[in-house]
Amino acid sequence: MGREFIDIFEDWAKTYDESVGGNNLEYREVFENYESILNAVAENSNGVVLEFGVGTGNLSTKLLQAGHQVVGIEPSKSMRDVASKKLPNLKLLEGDFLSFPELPHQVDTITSTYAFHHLTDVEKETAIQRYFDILPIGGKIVFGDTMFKSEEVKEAFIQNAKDKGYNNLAEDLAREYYPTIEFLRNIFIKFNFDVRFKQMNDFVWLVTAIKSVSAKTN
Ligand SMILES: C[S@@+](CC[C@H](N)C(=O)[O-])C[C@H]1O[C@@H](n2cnc3c(N)ncnc32)[C@H](O)[C@@H]1O
Repeated sequence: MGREFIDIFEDWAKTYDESVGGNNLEYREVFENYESILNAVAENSNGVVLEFGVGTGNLSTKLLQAGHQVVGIEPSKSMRDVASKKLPNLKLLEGDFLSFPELPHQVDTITSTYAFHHLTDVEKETAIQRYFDILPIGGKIVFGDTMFKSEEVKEAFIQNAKDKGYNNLAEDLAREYYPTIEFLRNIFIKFNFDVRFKQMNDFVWLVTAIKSVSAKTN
């Protein structure tokens, strides 16, 4: 679920790596420190990793280089094709944040970069509840994604993009479901995760959430 933006990625797959490299002016600040963001997610991951929204496989590459066993989930066929070509040994499955095949192993960490905002707020909460059920106590969720300090700050970023003539970025920020930090914090607290946020650039924050030892058993 949350697949309403897949067509964008079917088209973007072939040039996506050029965009993250900074050649797309509108998205340059969104992808600033891209490598550091992926590295931070990989460094904060433990054990067997489940990665959502693999895209062209750039985070998967870092996770595999760090020695993790990785199961990747990606709904876009074009993106899966690019990632599989880059990483022929990656276990890569068709699916999304909420609907994915049964996992072959216990998962220790659930990761994602630049993708969780494709879920509506209701879907985000459903996903975190599901991940609570999947993870062992001490298991982690490590996300890097765009989010904002408040709705007012988000509106200011949209206006700023419009003022610069960055219409694609402005439309993207208004169309997709970029959350506030407070909203995400409350979901993680509701499901007994200890959660930390670290700013990585003007748009992207690193979210590290650890399933608490005092977790609910549901
Ligand atoms: C901006 S790309 C990020 C790719 C990669 N994670 C990265 O950091 O470069 C977003 C990815 O999320 C995928 N995606 C979109 N909706 C999704 C959903 N509901 N569940 C999982 N992945 C989704 C897209 O197909 C795309 O590959």
